[in-house]
Amino acid sequence: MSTEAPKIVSASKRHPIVPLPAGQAYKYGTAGFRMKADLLEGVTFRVGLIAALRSRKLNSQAIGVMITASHNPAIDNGVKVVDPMGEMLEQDWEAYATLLVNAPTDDALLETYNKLATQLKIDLSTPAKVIYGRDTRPSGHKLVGALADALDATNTEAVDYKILTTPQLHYLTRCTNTEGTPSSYGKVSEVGYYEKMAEAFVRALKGRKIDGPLTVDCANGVGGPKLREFLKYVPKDKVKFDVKVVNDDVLRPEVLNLDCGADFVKTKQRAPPSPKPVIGARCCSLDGDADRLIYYWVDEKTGFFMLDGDRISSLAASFIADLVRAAGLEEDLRIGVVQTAYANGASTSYITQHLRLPVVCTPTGVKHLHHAACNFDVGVYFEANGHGTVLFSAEAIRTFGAKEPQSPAQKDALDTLAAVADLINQTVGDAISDMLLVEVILAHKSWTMRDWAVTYTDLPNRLVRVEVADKDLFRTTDAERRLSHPPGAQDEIDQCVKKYSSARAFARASGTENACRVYAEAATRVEADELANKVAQIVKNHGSGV
Ligand SMILES: CC(=O)N[C@H]1[C@@H](OP(=O)(O)O)O[C@H](CO)[C@@H](O)[C@@H]1O
Ligand SMILES: [Mg+2]
Repeated sequence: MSTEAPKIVSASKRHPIVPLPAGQAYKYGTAGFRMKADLLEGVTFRVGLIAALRSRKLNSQAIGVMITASHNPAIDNGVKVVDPMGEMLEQDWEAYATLLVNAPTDDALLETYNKLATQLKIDLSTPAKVIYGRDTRPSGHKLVGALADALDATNTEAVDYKILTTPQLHYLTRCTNTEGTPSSYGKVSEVGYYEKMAEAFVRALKGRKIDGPLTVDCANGVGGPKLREFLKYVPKDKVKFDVKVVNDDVLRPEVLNLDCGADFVKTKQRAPPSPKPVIGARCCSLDGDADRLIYYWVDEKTGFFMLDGDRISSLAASFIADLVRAAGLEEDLRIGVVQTAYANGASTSYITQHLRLPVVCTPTGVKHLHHAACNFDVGVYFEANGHGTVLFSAEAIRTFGAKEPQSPAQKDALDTLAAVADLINQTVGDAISDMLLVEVILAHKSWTMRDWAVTYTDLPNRLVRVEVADKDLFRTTDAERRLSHPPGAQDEIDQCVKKYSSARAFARASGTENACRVYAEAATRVEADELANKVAQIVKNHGSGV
């Protein structure tokens, strides 16, 4: 048994776990543990124990813990663990975290903790390090207290970075673990993040002009103050970047993600009502922890037009593929795009047929996309909701610096590729970094929003949420595009889809909500709506809908 045993038990008594109703359990889901904040104190304490174990297991590398509930309402919160290179927690460990968090008593907790240590061959005397941050939710303060107690009880070195965006915490985790090595990711500080990004932004622009102001809706979350801080690092003499930061009130928690932010814009398919949108102005929205990004504008004639994750993905892929060609590297580097089944079919056709790049489809959840993107030298991945990034292999980055340019144009392309690789957060989707990338690309191409929008036309689509008695009846195959269970359901969907032109539809159980989701797209709005409703009805019938 560990020497910290009495400390763990007494600290755990100060942060008790709230028992859930019979038959329910806490679960490390797609984005860690996420729920009403008043259920989370004990959960967060226990996540601290898991983070300490994980650090010890990985030879004392620093592990990150982020306290956020992203685009959820202000009363929610969440806690998730970040692996050493800034990736999401390894999947096996999600199960260990779930096990530990659900221990019914303090003594059972200690027993599970020790069992895990034995089972995973963890030497509890190995030093451990955990770094953490939180978004602007008021409940974060108390949760950080519980986390700090767990780290103290397990003799874990802890660094409190206070309020951060989620991608900043991922950045800092990677920087901490690569500091002083040849693969150092950057200075280990929030300032280091701003400096790295601002420097890469100027370098990637290479004197190109950004056309007109950009309005950034920050969902009244942590992105607001952090974006304002970042802008101080952009040298005014080198770049004219006219950013209007709006919805950045972090002093009134009740307005967090309320009628604004990337999730609102994507799901409601309209601009935030406040501030009143300026006709023609280039706008974008971040979500509550600044890892999602959606662009849009309101056109004088045609009204609201949204450029979502699929659009950012195809824009980035086309730009990078052009640069790779201009640099004479098309034979050396494999570029690919990773999407989920929710990507609009028109974007997939555009990428495969027009850009002639391979597209891979994975299950929902960024960790799956990230993993698949690692198989390319340049892997572009985005969920349609605006969460994503571009991953460059170590070899690709080395090549950008090492290749001898044969012409000024080649040198220009190689320099831009190197700058873009520095600008894009390699650890996780980062709304601020992605926004700077989009601005760089539009400036390079001298494109307006309309130029970007006309690259392809989205198929009309509909997403429907269906409540069923037991969502676990619905099991999928083929990257969630087909149902294997319940028996017969997929056949009925297939029969339905056949009746429409350019149509596609699928159903799956949500990983974050107690419901199923149905997605349908077809040649016309009417057809897409009709198909979505019919498939929703099939799901209801099979799930004994409530
Ligand atoms: C259709 C949709 O947008 N699904 C979202 C949502 O997952 P569901 O499993 O569909 O509930 O939340 C995930 C976590 O934020 C995000 O990765 C995903 O894209
Ligand atoms: Mg988020």
